Amino acid sequence: MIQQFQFEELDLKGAYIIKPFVAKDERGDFIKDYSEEVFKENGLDHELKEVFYTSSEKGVIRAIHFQRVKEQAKLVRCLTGKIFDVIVDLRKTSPTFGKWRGFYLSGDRKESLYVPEHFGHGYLVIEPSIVSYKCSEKFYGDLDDGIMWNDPDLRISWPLDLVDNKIILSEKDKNLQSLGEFIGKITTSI
Ligand SMILES: Cc1cn([C@H]2C[C@H](O)[C@@H](COP(=O)(O)OP(=O)(O)O[C@H]3O[C@@H](C)C(=O)[C@@H](O)[C@H]3O)O2)c(=O)[nH]c1=O
Repeated sequence: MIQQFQFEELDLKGAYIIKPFVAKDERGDFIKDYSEEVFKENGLDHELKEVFYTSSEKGVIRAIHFQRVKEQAKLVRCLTGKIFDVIVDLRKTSPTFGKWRGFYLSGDRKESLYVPEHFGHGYLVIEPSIVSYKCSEKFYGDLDDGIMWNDPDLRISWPLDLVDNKIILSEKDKNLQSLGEFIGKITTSI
């Protein structure tokens, strides 16, 4: 069985759910989740600068992160386990500015989420998971930024019942700004 790449653009323009190429046979799966050429054919000029992985326990929330100035587009895939992945449109001129969308990503479904530049990104870990990121810009620690996971304006409906309401946050993520504070600091024209 062969499944070709499939790209579905979301209503937050520029963001996509992407089904990878999968060749399944009696040995298991062959999965290709990035091809510069195929991405270009589908309108995504995604230059690859860094790839990294996180492993997380059930209940971990990695909050709504982004990188200022040196904006990073990210192709995010849950390799094993299951997560509830959230993107937030932080482009102040966008009709969907300040809107969030959530998607279940899992090792079984194999889909990637394409997170464009000027978006926030975070997730809740439903089952112990390994998540991969293919980034269009390298990491700059001093430009690393984020918004609190439980922001009162964003009102993200995290499925906390699936983790028995027990969450694990980094010290950094316990002290992030609100969306309102972030908006007060926006200087870009995008
Ligand atoms: C993200 C990142 C972190 N680091 C370092 C900084 C720190 O010492 C350690 C852990 O970093 P953090 O606590 O920021 O990791 P984490 O909270 O997992 O941050 C990630 O969250 C998700 C939601 C994203 O979208 C990612 O882009 C990234 O922001 O790794 C790098 O060296 N390179 C990187 O690209």
